[in-house]
Amino acid sequence: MLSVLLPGGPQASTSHVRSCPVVACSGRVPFQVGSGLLPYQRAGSRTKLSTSVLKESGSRTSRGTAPDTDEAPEVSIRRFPPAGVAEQPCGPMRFQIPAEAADKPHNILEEIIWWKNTEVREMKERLPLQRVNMMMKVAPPSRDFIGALRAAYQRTGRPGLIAEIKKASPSRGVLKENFDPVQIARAYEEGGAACLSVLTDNRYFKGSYENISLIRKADNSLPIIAKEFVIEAYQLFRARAAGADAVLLIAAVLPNTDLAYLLKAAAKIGLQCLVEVHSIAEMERVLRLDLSNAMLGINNRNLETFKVDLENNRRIMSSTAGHEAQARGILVAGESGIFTPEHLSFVQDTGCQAVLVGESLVKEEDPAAATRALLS
Ligand SMILES: O=P(O)(O)OC[C@@H](O)[C@@H](O)c1c[nH]c2ccccc12
Repeated sequence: MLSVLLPGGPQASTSHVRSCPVVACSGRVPFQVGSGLLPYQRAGSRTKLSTSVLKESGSRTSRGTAPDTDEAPEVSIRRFPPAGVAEQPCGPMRFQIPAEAADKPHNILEEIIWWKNTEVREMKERLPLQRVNMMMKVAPPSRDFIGALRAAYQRTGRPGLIAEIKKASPSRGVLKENFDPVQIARAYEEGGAACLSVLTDNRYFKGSYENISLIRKADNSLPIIAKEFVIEAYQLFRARAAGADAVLLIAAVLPNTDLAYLLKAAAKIGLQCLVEVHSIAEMERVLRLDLSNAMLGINNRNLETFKVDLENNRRIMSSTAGHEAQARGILVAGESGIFTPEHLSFVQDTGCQAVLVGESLVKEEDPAAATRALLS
């Protein structure tokens, strides 16, 4: 039996320690581990963080800013499975803990993040930070991602377009069979995009950091955001080493303490950030951060159902938080489900000066023409 400490949070069991049978390990020797502090014990601190942020929420209200919702949730996805990560390295061995029904992820984002724990650990084994650091020293210099979007808006009167490069997505499966990231990037540039979004997640989007390196080697002039599910700073360094100019940080995944740290770490290595929200509550929460090196994104895709609702964009932008973002001059992008110039205009009319578009461009035979048509 392997005793594991449970992380806290609303989904966790009320008991603090639960025993799980070890069913498989890559080492040969059956093994016993007493209860102790395992890597995911850190997740237990989430509950405490949550409380402090809710307090901040109260003080904000007392300063006179009425919240649009009752309370701002800390994070809506659970960073780890309730019974701990499915695999634990332990010296030369690995333990697998069987998932119970209650340990199944609630939505796709949660599933992706649970897998990301394992993936990042393996990435670090393959490419230790020391080597990433050396790669960063010779990486092509970073460019002004946010500036390029603002400039496109000023120049054209249409939202600055972040055109996305992804071979597949969890909701649509494979979008493009003969996928050539460099060719697609060139087509987007020709079609008038201001920036590129390049998926780096391999399992769910069939992406890679190498795709960013390839595009930069091909001398594409558009600034690039690494579309990664960031859970720790290593991924920021990896993105910069590949030549990325910006990274995505998802508010549903990261509490403000982590966001603040990652925003600082990103700024130190010359990366800008796109902080993504799904709700008014998340928008309110991230507005408490120093966003001088960041822009915001509103993802209009519902994570449970995959349905896209552009009305969500309007609701968030017309909330108190949405108005605050605009008054502070923070650039906001509308994301997901934008297929037509009418959709683009709708999102623009809510107050967004940038958009992030993937599927409707990437799956076209002629992505340059599709880009031009969308911006027309
Ligand atoms: O393909 P669409 O519907 O145009 O959506 C693009 C983009 O918004 C979407 O891919 C996205 C938004 N946020 C993300 C976070 C991770 C991965 C992907 C995304």
